[in-house]
Amino acid sequence: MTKTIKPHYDNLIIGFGKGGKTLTAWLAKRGEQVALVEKSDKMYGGACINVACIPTKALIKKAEEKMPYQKAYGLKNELTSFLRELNYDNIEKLPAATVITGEASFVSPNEVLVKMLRNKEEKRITANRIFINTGSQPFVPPIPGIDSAKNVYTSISLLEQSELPEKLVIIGGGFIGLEFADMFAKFGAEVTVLDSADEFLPKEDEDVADEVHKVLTGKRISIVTAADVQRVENTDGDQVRVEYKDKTGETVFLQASALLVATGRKPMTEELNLEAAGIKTNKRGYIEVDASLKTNVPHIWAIGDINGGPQFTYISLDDFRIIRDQLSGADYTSVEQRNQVASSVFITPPLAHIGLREREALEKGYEIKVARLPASSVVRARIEGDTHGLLKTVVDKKTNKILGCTLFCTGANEMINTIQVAINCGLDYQMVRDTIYTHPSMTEAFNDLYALI
Ligand SMILES: Cc1cc2nc3c(=O)[nH]c(=O)nc-3n(C[C@H](O)[C@H](O)[C@H](O)COP(=O)(O)OP(=O)(O)OC[C@H]3O[C@@H](n4cnc5c(N)ncnc54)[C@H](O)[C@@H]3O)c2cc1C
Ligand SMILES: NC(=O)c1ccc[n+]([C@@H]2O[C@H](COP(=O)([O-])OP(=O)(O)OC[C@H]3O[C@@H](n4cnc5c(N)ncnc54)[C@H](O)[C@@H]3O)[C@@H](O)[C@H]2O)c1
Repeated sequence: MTKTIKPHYDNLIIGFGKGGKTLTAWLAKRGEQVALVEKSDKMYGGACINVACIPTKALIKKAEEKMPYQKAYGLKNELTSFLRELNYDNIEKLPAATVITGEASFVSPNEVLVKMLRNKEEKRITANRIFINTGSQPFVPPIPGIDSAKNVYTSISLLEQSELPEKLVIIGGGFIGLEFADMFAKFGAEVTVLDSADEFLPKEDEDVADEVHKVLTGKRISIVTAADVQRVENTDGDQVRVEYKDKTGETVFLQASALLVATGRKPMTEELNLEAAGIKTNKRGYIEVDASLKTNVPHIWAIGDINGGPQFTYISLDDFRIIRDQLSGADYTSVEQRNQVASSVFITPPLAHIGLREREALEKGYEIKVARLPASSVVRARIEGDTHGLLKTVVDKKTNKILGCTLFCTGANEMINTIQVAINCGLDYQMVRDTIYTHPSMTEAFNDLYALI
């Protein structure tokens, strides 16, 4: 049974994202009254669970197991439904917390109007503290025809398709573009990635980017850099035709059954009526916050993607920790205290990274030692049946501290967390080199990698 909605709460959280839901539970367990407003009944638990991290990684796993796409699609939906319900129940079962399903917009700095999803009724709610956790959404560049052509998708709408596209073109070769390219190629689609950047993976060192390029192009994925997409339209048979100019300025046409646009994200602020609360946004439209994640309005905070920080679920969770410590008088109260954070692109094998790359360390003037190890030299990689890739690390010559590490190998997304702990605890590289790891594991490759320093 849903709870009665009150006109006033101690805390109002707008958006069921990772940080917001964790904060809701924490506050409610302390006995504070909390309302959590979520506009969609398909989004309890936020983007990660419903349309982002979890469904994509579930599909990637099934693609690696060579499961047919339609079956994997069904299992993905079962998993997201299960998690959605669990997330709703985990909040709603707390006596001091209420989930309100409706769209929130500000009326004044302390008052929010909620348009209820079920009966379109409008409720006005005031609160002492307000936390905005409304996330981000796909950004679609203004390419002629892109809004009107059929079979053009974002990551969200492509995940709703039960049929595998035979031929897929992807605009954007970042996190989403590469994860979807690799996943759909594993399911059997023919994939082309068009990216506007001059280089493939421009942030990575050349040796790493080359290795990733070699592995991806080895699986029916074509990668085009410096692609200037001009137009998108349909053929008579509803195929998508993409026109782009290549590096040399020559016009090229591609035809596909589906087009995915994966060119970054934009903030989910349109419906919030931020002006009514006097909340400032930055040039990119994200809510401006200080190091304690407070907006310019003293009782309003912004958590997760919406505050313009790195767009990862674990950052949204860490935003929660920063606010939790402010409210409880504990120590971790500022993003400036945040340790180094790793990231992982979930292609096969995964590409994980933390800290400085070789080029970045040199640009910053460090004297460095660099070690590289082919993944094929790790016995666990042979057991896993995936010997592609390489492991690379950068160490400060003067201090013996690890400056950075890039792992492109099976298990990289787990292994990078060990290096994260080593860096954040200030361990010398010799400690990582000489630790006794379980055998046979991918992590024991660090014995060999750091022995090369
Ligand atoms: C395809 C894809 C894959 C990804 N994979 C990963 C990954 O593997 N690992 C990782 O760490 N990150 C990943 N990310 C990024 C990650 O999903 C986001 O950084 C994270 O979900 C952001 O969470 P959040 O807390 O900001 O809010 P969100 O989870 O985005 O939640 C915001 C919620 O607010 C609701 N809302 C919006 N406006 C209103 C309103 N006016 N009123 C009421 N409710 C509102 C929305 O419906 C939504 O449910 C991925 C993203 C995408 C798109
Ligand atoms: N594994 C993960 O943790 C994970 C997975 C998916 C998404 N995410 C998060 O979501 C965010 C958004 O992902 P994304 O892939 O949309 O953004 P992104 O910023 O990672 O990549 C966007 C890519 O699109 C290209 N691009 C932009 N405009 C273009 C155009 N007009 N034509 C061709 N190429 C163009 C850019 O050069 C870039 O390579 C990521 O930055 C990340 O924070 C994380």
